Amino acid sequence: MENSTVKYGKLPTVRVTAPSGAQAVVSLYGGHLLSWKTADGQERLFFSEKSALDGSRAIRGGVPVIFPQFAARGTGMRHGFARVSNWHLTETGTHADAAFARFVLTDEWLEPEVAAAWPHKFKLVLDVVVRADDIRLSLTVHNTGEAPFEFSGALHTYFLVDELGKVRIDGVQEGEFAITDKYDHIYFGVEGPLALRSGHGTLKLEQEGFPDAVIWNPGAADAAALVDMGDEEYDRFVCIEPATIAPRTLAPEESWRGWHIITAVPAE
Ligand SMILES: O=P(O)(O)OC[C@H]1O[C@H](O)[C@H](O)[C@@H](O)[C@@H]1O
Repeated sequence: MENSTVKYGKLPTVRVTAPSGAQAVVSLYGGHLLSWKTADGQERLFFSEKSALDGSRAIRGGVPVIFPQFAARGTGMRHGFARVSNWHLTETGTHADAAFARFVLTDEWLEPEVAAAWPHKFKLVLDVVVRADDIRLSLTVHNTGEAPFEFSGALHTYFLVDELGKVRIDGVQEGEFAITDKYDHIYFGVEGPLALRSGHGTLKLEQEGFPDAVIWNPGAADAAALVDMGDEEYDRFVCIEPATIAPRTLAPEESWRGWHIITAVPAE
């Protein structure tokens, strides 16, 4: 099936469709995966009904790319500038059973004030590969300058669930657990794979390159305070985010790459 360019609100996006019908929609603003449907037509990602869709602020839902700073752990923009910058599509196509697309962000395309605040030469590459029951996201960071820089990064994945109280997460240090209210925890050095069980079935979450995983849900009170999230929406997602939290130094011409591979596990 053809890959195509579509609009999501005012955001230009790219839709890739695998021969099985599985689909991903990626916004150029943020290099941000907005929707992922497996071949059975099931949407797997949460997207807030109150999310901005005009590029005026970060998108709430899907998979924000976090770079070069995680949350407020640094002096720069919260969660970095990648999620609020305009990326370019450089490749798209289908190959055998997969559809793929490549998105790139370099320092040359940053808003001047953003580039001034983080004056390093870099190239970020986000690869998205969709097959019937899985999606592979990879984030590559290249240092294209002549001086080293430090960064943190994450793929801040918002998984759609039917009811937070029924969610079970497995694979981090504490074994299987449930989330009943606000939850915000960084697991350093996860071994993986993780599993997310909800009324929408089980997803296997594998990560490579990213040493850490962040698990987040704002709970009812914090969700109500977020302008871009409906009061009840906290009940419909959990974020499980492969991350590299401790600042990582990249020398000139060096690259780092992290993967997130998400697979829908068939019901037994
Ligand atoms: O509201 P945002 O800037 O998108 O951040 C959303 C969340 O991201 C991460 O999961 C952090 O661990 C949380 O502390 C944070 O609240």
